[in-house]
Amino acid sequence: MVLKEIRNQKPIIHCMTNYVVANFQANGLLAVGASPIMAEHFEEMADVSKITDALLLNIGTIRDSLCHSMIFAGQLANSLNKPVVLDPVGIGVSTFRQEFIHALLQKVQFTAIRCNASELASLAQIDCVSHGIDAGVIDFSVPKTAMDVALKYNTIVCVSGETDYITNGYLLSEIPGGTKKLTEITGAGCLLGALCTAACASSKDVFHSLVHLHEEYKNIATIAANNCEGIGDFQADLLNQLKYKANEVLS
Ligand SMILES: Nc1ncnc2c1ncn2[C@@H]1O[C@H](COP(=O)(O)OP(=O)(O)O)[C@@H](O)[C@H]1O
Ligand SMILES: Cc1ncsc1CCOP(=O)(O)O
Repeated sequence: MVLKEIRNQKPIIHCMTNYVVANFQANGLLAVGASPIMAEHFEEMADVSKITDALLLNIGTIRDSLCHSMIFAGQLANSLNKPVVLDPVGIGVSTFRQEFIHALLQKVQFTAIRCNASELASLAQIDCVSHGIDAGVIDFSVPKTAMDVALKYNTIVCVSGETDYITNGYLLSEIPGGTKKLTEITGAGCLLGALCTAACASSKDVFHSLVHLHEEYKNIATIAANNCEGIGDFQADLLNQLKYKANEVLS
């Protein structure tokens, strides 16, 4: 059970992330027993990498100073054999993001890449219309493309949507279900990326942990959606349900 593993391990998660979702990610990580630390300055990367168990690189509000720190932090984590997760938020919206992500993929080995289907298309250099940073119309095979990208970068690719796909290029899991309410709040995908990072830090069988995490997340979100009318309540109850679930597996 992935949440139990996270609870037991209590990993310290270094999040280099966007300012829209940082608070939500920190609360979501705390809810499952992980310890978040948000740190960005280049000069502190060496110290932070020593005390953390895994690193999340989320480019949602990327800027110059963060680019340099992310590459350095990723390389430090690689040299210390600590998992690194990439969330290429909105990669398709600008040439700058595309070039940065492709440079990052040359310089850092990722344990997992978490993205939506439009971001997957951009990673695979397939033409696809996104809707801002959200997934747009998808007219390519998501599972096949995810498998190709996983093989190309020797990583696990987790693609979220109405159906989630998790693949290491050889194994493929499909996870249907969940609730559309997840698309009505900001940060649902980014929080999932932070939880993926905690799962990578907490398990030896990373592939299956990521599959279970995606199943749990859809289940928890469905419970929260059934409890609430409004999206403000839904966002709060998603955190409640994460904590209930993580505690339930302890008892
Ligand atoms: N149409 C949908 N129905 C049910 N769940 C969805 C739907 N679209 C996305 N999700 C879920 O919402 C969460 C965030 O995914 P998504 O919206 O694709 O991420 P992002 O915020 O990166 O675009 C995932 O758990 C995913 O399974
Ligand atoms: C709105 C926005 N703009 C840049 S990052 C961000 C948050 C995106 O979070 P998510 O993709 O998880 O909804």
